[in-house]
Amino acid sequence: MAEQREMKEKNPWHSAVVILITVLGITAIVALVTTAVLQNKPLLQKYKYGIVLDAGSSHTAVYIYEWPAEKENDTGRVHQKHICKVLGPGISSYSHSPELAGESLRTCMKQAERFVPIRRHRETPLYLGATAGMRLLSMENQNVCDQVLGSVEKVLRSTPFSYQGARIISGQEEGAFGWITINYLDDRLKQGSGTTGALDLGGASTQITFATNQEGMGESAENTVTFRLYGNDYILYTHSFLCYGKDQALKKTLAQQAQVGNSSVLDPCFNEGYSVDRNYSSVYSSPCIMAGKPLETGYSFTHIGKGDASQCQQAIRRIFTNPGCNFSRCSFNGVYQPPIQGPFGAFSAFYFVMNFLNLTSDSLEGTREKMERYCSTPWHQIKQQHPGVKEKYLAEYCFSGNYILSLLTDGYKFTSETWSTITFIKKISGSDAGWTLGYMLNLTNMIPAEAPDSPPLPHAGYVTLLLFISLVIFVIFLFSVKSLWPRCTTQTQII
Ligand SMILES: O=c1[nH]cnc2c1ncn2[C@@H]1O[C@H](COP(=O)(O)OP(=O)(O)O)[C@@H](O)[C@H]1O
Ligand SMILES: [Ca+2]
Repeated sequence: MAEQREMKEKNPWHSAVVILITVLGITAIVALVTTAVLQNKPLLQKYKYGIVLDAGSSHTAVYIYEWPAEKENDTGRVHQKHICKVLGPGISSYSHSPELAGESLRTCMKQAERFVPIRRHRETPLYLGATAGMRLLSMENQNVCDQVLGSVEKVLRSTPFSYQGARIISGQEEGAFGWITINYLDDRLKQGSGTTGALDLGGASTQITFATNQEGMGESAENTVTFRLYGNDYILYTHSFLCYGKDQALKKTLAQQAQVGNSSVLDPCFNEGYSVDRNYSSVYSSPCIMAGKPLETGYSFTHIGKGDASQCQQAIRRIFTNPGCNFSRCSFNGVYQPPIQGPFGAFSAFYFVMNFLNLTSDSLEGTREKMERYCSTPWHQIKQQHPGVKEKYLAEYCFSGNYILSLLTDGYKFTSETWSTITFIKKISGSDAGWTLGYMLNLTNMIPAEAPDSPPLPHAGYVTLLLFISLVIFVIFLFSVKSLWPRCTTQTQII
């Protein structure tokens, strides 16, 4: 031993060579890992954009979406960069001056020009989809409806973006694309596991959509939509109830309580102390209200609140008709609906109303109790408690909350047990829940039918593995040098 140590001390090469090998080894490992990291690092992130206008019955919103240019086909990659709410009512309200419908969009479109980088303007697709308000206008007056669409088209064509069309989307599309949006944002589509059903409440229509494995889906072709996404097949049940959005449902409920000629209507769906003069024509001015429509509606009446939630629900129940069910099972109005399969995400007005009423996490019984309490609160007190809230919304929350309760339980047949499968949501990962994102993903072919190939390891995993293997090789190398060295030096000594 002592002899060997002496030999090492005598040999000036020994420590210098080991140090050199160690330095070279570490340098080689650092160089290898750095090269691996740099080589695999995504190039400077480039983004692409898409714009969708949601022309709803009550208002229009402009959504700007953004995604990394190289990752178009990955789930969860597209996100909402900006939303601009158009001032004024929905485009269907411009039937008396259609040219103003297009003009109303200009401010938001100018804003969009600032949010999308100039060099991307020309390649950014721009879509407008109109929903139930325009469906109703087309039923009332096709000519005016075309003029409104022509007016928005003219303004959208004048923007620097790549205009792809303005059209009325069908109720099935509205439901199915809402479903795609929430499942895409949840990153559920690629996993192929369970999905979330979509409940959308608008002003003029409401949609229910969920994946079902029911054999009986063949019962109603108009309620069936199939998709193949990322290699998984989905059979969706979807239905859009025109005239059952919360604004039209309110008109229906009021019309059903009003008797033309009467000077007042005592309404259990409005808080006590609420009193507003209305014209009968404002109640009947909708193709949704057919029955009982009088020839002469030029009378006015005083709309008086009575604040009684259970009476309000009775009144609401009467707007759901039960003409008999020609299928194995129905929701309401004779519409086919297979057994509901949760979980569900409820958005748009479902969220606005339930969030305001602080009812996003209560049981069905708790919700009923809170509704009783809210409706029986006097109107002046409600106004005092919520000074910043738009008075129209505030006055309608008693009706809206009860309508949601009734629609979900009497209509869609949610029970105390299944109520808890509903989550009231506004956004998922920063993007609004709604049909617009699904619509754009579909039209830009951003959700492939088959799952794209991906490298077996993620980038971080690849670099870690590389580092680990290099270290192992280096340590083995050091050990072998260490164990060989004495023999070499001894041989040198012998020679
Ligand atoms: O803050 C809010 N509180 C209550 N309701 C709201 C709020 N913001 C929007 N809403 C309501 O949400 C609904 C949105 O409907 P939309 O305009 O999308 O109609 P559509 O989908 O039937 O065409 C309208 O009834 C509107 O009044
Ligand atoms: Ca809507």
